[in-house]
Amino acid sequence: MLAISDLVVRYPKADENALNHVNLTFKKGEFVCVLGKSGAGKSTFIRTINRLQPLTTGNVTWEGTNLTELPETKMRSFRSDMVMIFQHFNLIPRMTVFQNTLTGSFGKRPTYKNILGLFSEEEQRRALEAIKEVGLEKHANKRVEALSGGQKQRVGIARALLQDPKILLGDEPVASLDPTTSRKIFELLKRIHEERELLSIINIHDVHLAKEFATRIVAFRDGQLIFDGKPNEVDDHVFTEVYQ
Ligand SMILES: Nc1ncnc2c1ncn2[C@@H]1O[C@H](COP(=O)(O)OP(=O)(O)OP(=O)(O)O)[C@@H](O)[C@H]1O
Repeated sequence: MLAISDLVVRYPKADENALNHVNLTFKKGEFVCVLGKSGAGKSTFIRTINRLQPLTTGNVTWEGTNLTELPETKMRSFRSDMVMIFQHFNLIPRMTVFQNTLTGSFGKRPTYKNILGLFSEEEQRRALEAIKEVGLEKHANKRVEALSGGQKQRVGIARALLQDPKILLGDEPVASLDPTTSRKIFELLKRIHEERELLSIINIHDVHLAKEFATRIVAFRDGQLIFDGKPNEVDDHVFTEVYQ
């Protein structure tokens, strides 16, 4: 279980809180889409969960361990339970699909092996398996810079799979993609989510996609949690509340 309690984030020099006393609890198996207009706090929320963004006050507890109290050294093993996929993919453009995917195992290996690029046969086998799982087997040896946006996001997902996560975080992973490709990426995410019994929490601007794929929707406005419910409860009234 992931529990977020009384979470406040205020950026340095900001006059207002980016997130204001947010309380939420998520369970394994939930596919959560996070809605809100630009600046509502979605990205801050996702990034605070894995401590890419420090919180100001409040607690994030994962399977009984309060992550806010953990020193950075101990955070490493907990952080490997969580993976993040990004709007701009965060890949290394001149490296191949295979090489980018292998970097997903970095968090679990000694630094010298990462620097020297030493990967065991088992790690290489797992990378190829992940590449297959996202449907990129024909492109494994292509440089990432030669791929389409949708293919790049598939590499981002393959890299995430290598980490063997329990929580999948998405910071607008389809915001740079066309509607058809966005849908395909969501189908892939949902399939992986179900097969691996993950907790997935994904920011998205497309309300239709969110309603179609999510099992639960939460929405922010001006840093406040203003909706937490089932996709079919997102009616015109809620839509107006979120986006007005
Ligand atoms: N690094 C930062 N420094 C200062 N203020 C920030 C920073 N990042 C975000 N903010 C502010 O915090 C608030 C929430 O921003 P956030 O990026 O979380 O919103 P969002 O809902 O993800 O928006 P978008 O959909 O445009 O990505 C906004 O008022 C924003 O201006």
